[in-house]
Amino acid sequence: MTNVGWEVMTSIGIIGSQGRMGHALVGAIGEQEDLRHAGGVDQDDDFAALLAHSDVLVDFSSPDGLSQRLDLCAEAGKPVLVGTTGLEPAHHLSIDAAAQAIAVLQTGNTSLGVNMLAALVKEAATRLGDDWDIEIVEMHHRHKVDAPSGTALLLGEAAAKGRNVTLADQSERGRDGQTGARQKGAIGFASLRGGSVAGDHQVIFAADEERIELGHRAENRMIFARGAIKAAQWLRGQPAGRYDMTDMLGLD
Ligand SMILES: NC(=O)C1=CN([C@@H]2O[C@H](COP(=O)(O)OP(=O)(O)OC[C@H]3O[C@@H](n4cnc5c(N)ncnc54)[C@H](OP(=O)(O)O)[C@@H]3O)[C@@H](O)[C@H]2O)C=CC1
Ligand SMILES: O=C(O)C1=N[C@H](C(=O)O)C[C@H](O)C1
Repeated sequence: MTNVGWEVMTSIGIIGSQGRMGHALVGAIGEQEDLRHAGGVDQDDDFAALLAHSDVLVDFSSPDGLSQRLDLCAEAGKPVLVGTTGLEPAHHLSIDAAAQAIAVLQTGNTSLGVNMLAALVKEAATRLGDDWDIEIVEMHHRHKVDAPSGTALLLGEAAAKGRNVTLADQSERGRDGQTGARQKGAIGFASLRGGSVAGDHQVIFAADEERIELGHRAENRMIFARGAIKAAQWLRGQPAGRYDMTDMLGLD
């Protein structure tokens, strides 16, 4: 730890450093005097060396190898923010296990705007009840490899929490062909891909003869990068445990 004037310097290591988010993160780190870019890794790079030079890690890469990276962070006692999406239940179990030893923040979206939207969605779902059908529509750039987006799932979880139900029991995904009628209480997902869209999300509450639409549009990746850096700085001071952006932002 180094002191910069009155500020404490934090060294941030980037997993997925040559990717779209990796580049945005380097830009966001450069905006703050109390941050240092400890370096980065991509596939097949030396993660142990990066761990040694970092106070906190941020992972925007791929679910492949995430469980091993979490084990290594836990062994080294280094907190980690997991922004990577497309996670399976086994990845969430690995996050829970690592969170016994270190602080881990996992989120499908690090922007303030999306997390505020999630709070609004939860509130609306609580008040409206299941006569209002919930559909979540997302659009992303042509390179995105996972669907629904991590953000769409985060918003679905917020809606499910508002209704006091489990998302896995209620979600309707990938409709195609003779799907049958919509189930009452379902939370539906639709994914669009194309162009360079940084991330658009819309949550539609549809009742008979009226609709409420709540949404967020990301204009570029710096909103994710700045949110991630702020959360990483916060995470460094937290005890072992599993966190999300609402803990950092005090939104819940
Ligand atoms: N939570 C949030 O707010 C946000 C989350 N994301 C998520 O972040 C992830 C990355 O997005 P994006 O930057 O657009 O993707 P890119 O494909 O542009 O970049 C991914 C990077 O990760 C590297 N990588 C892949 N596998 C591994 C691995 N096993 N270990 C280390 N590095 C690896 C790749 O390197 P190589 O070329 O060597 O494979 C590449 O440089 C996605 O899951 C995306 O959904 C994105 C934006 C915001
Ligand atoms: O892959 C992306 O680009 C993004 N991924 C995250 C997601 O899956 O929701 C966050 C953001 O929407 C951009």
